[in-house]
Amino acid sequence: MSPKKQPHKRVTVLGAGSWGTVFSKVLADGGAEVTIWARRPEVARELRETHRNTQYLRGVNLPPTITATSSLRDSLRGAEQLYVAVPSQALRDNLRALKPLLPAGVPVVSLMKGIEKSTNERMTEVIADVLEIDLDRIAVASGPNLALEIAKEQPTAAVVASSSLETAHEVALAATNGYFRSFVNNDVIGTEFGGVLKNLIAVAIGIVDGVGYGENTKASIITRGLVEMTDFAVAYGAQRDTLSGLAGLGDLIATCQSPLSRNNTAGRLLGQGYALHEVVRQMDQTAEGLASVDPVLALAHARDVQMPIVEQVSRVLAGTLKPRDMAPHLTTDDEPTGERNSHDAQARTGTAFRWAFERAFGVGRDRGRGDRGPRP
Ligand SMILES: NC(=O)C1=CN([C@@H]2O[C@H](COP(=O)(O)OP(=O)(O)OC[C@H]3O[C@@H](n4cnc5c(N)ncnc54)[C@H](O)[C@@H]3O)[C@@H](O)[C@H]2O)C=CC1
Ligand SMILES: O=C(CO)COP(=O)(O)O
Repeated sequence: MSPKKQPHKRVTVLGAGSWGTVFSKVLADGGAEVTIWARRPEVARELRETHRNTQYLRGVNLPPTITATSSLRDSLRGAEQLYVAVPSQALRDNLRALKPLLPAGVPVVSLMKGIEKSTNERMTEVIADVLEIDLDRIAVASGPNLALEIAKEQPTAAVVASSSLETAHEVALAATNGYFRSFVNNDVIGTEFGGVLKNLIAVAIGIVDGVGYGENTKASIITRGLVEMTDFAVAYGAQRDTLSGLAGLGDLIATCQSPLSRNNTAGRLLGQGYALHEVVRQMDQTAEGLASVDPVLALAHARDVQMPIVEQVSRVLAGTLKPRDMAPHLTTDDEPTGERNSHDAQARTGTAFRWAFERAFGVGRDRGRGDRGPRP
């Protein structure tokens, strides 16, 4: 049964990069009237007048129900939901500017997959800090969501998490259409960390790809990477199942496999021998993983979580580990150790993958674990 649509919503999306723009299309194709706030007036003008965003989405025509402005005040007038897709390090300043303009009671949804470097906070924590709104009105949407595939309306799924399932349902209904299906859960920590951590594993994959290593190396890193992601997220209060759902394993697979991923691309350049500053210069888009490495490792050390792959990424970024030396170091111990899957998620990986697939296409989705469909 397809979920019942909400009455027509007026929503605002902050950020006119690739994800803000494509998510606006998802919402508009789900029936919402969308206003995008773009930092640059020329981007707002192009979106408004031609329904295109040529810098990020060449050749994509956007629905006419999307408009855009570079005035924060105008963008927020009458908003019933707010979605935020600016680079993570820019979130706090943008929230400070919009705080006095935000209509009361509006749910605020993070679409971002980074950690604030200065505080080590997740994006929903920054939102709660700055906006001082009820946690039940804050949500995060995450999953295997490569913007350029979704722009072409290739089917995919996501999960919307909020401490309030009411809020998660409200958002998931708006963010569902014929090619994009949103599920819900109440594990904000797991959903949010899934998106952050898979970026770091995707950088690792890019590095070994750039070196020229093959599928065994990459499969080892993906599999051990999922263990690191799960150990870390659980140490910070996540539910294990979330990491084997769309926001964990699902996004890990998409990002590690795709040349569209900016994190994967950044890693590949490092693996090919470019230094970090050269990679940053070459990338004209946000690769959140590069900024998340230090905060994630600081958080991992604080809770004694072992993250050998992320440690190696950090050393490659710092120039103290040669990319070609990366793959063999898949544990922190020199001695052979048991394959510690810690959370039996790996034993369930095949099952989890099948469930993610079934859920994405609406089959067998009420198994009562992990991501759930929005209430019909
Ligand atoms: N592109 C994708 O496939 C997906 C991206 N995300 C997440 O969405 C977030 C945004 O990423 P993208 O849109 O892909 O990045 P992007 O690099 O395509 O666009 C970033 C946008 O933010 C603007 N911007 C830069 N500095 C700013 C500032 N100080 N204040 C306000 N705006 C500023 C840029 O002008 C640009 O419009 C990231 O956290 C990313 O991890 C999540 C899922 C998918
Ligand atoms: O989060 C993403 C896909 O789900 C996008 O990944 P990149 O930021 O690496 O492009």
